[in-house]
Order: sequence, then C-alpha cells, then structure tokens
Amino acid sequence: MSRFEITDLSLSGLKRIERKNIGDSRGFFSRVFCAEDLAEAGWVKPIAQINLNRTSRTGSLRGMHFQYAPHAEMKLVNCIRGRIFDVAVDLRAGSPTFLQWHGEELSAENRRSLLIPEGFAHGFQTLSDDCEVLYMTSHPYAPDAEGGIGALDPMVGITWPLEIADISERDSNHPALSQAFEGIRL
Ligand SMILES: Cc1cn([C@H]2C[C@H](O)[C@@H](COP(=O)(O)OP(=O)(O)O[C@H]3O[C@@H](C)C(=O)[C@@H](O)[C@H]3O)O2)c(=O)[nH]c1=O
Repeated sequence: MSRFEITDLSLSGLKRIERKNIGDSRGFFSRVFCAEDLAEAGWVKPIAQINLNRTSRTGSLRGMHFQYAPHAEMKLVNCIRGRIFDVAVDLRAGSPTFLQWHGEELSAENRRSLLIPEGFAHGFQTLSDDCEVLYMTSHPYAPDAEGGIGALDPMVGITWPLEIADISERDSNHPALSQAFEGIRL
C-alpha cells in the first residue's frame, strides 16, 4: 500500500504528493520520502541532498532556481512548518507546456508536497511567518550550473498571492527571459 496519494498536475511530470498519516493517541506517523513508492511518481535516482531552509517573514520569496544539465535535479519540496505558495515553471526545450507555471499551497497541515522534475525552475513565497521547507534533491548542489529566472518575469507571469516582502539580492537580479529563449536541454 502506497503511503502517498500521487496526482498528475497540468505540466507533464509535475506531481502533487500527499502524505497519508497513520494516526494514534500519540499523534501520527508519515513517510516524507519512500524510494519504492515514489518511483511510481518518477523519482528513480538516489537522493543527493536533503536541505532545510527557514524563512522568517510572511511574503518572502525564494527562487526561481534550477540547474543546467548535466546537473539538472529533481526536487521533492515539503513545507514542515508554516504555509507556502510553491511554484514550478516548465523550462524544458520543446515541452508542450514550455514556460507554463503551476503553483499550490503546501503546509504541514495539508501534508502536500510537489515533486518537481528536472528542467523546471522552482521557487516559493511564504504565506506565514517562520516557514520551514525541507526538500530532497536528486543531484548535488552545483553553484556553477545554477540558473535563475525572475519571480516576476513577464514571459512567465506568475501570480503571487502576496506582495514580495523580502527577497535575496541574487533573486531580484536574475536576467529577464527574452523571446529568443528556447528553454533548457536535459
Ligand atoms: C541550495 C544550496 C545553497 N547553499 C548555500 C549557497 C548560499 O551561500 C546559501 C543560500 O543559498 P540560496 O540563497 O541559493 O538558498 P535558497 O534561496 O534557499 O535556495 C533554494 O531555493 C529554492 C527555491 C530551491 O529551489 C532550492 O533548490 C534552492 O535553490 O546556501 C549550499 O551551500 N548548498 C545548497 O545546496
């Protein structure tokens, strides 16, 4: 029996993963990652890193980040404290959903995660103070292979739920996409 409810989203390969809790008088147990169950959702490589970030202020934004091949990575993004609006953008060259985005709320309470394939940019905005995001990646961090697109890039047009209250200098200076951008090849 799978410990997850796996739902295909509008961009191919992007999945919503809902953790099933096993509750008792003490609380609950749930799996955050399970290689056997998540292979069905497309996660077939070993986990390279498990990262945790904490964001203090509501409305703060991290992203949109990706890594170029051969360092492209899949991510399983989980919010374990607070609430976030999590967004994935399809940057895959030739994809029928190229430059389309999908966003949804992730929280400890709704037990939802996003499984984001290689070739997507990822980012999120916090919907509450003191958010903690725990995410697994299928490839090690490779700063020289990192790419970024602006959270407000008009070529993508993400609708963020809140005004941006805080953002890193790097994330506010990603180069704007041009009409000539054909996407990234994996
Ligand atoms: C992601 C990462 C960062 N770092 C360092 C670089 C820098 O000094 C510091 C903070 O890095 P950043 O500002 O890139 O952290 P952050 O903005 O939290 O980056 C994350 O954002 C979300 C949206 C993602 O999708 C992740 O893949 C990752 O890119 O941590 C590592 O040492 N290892 C890592 O794996």
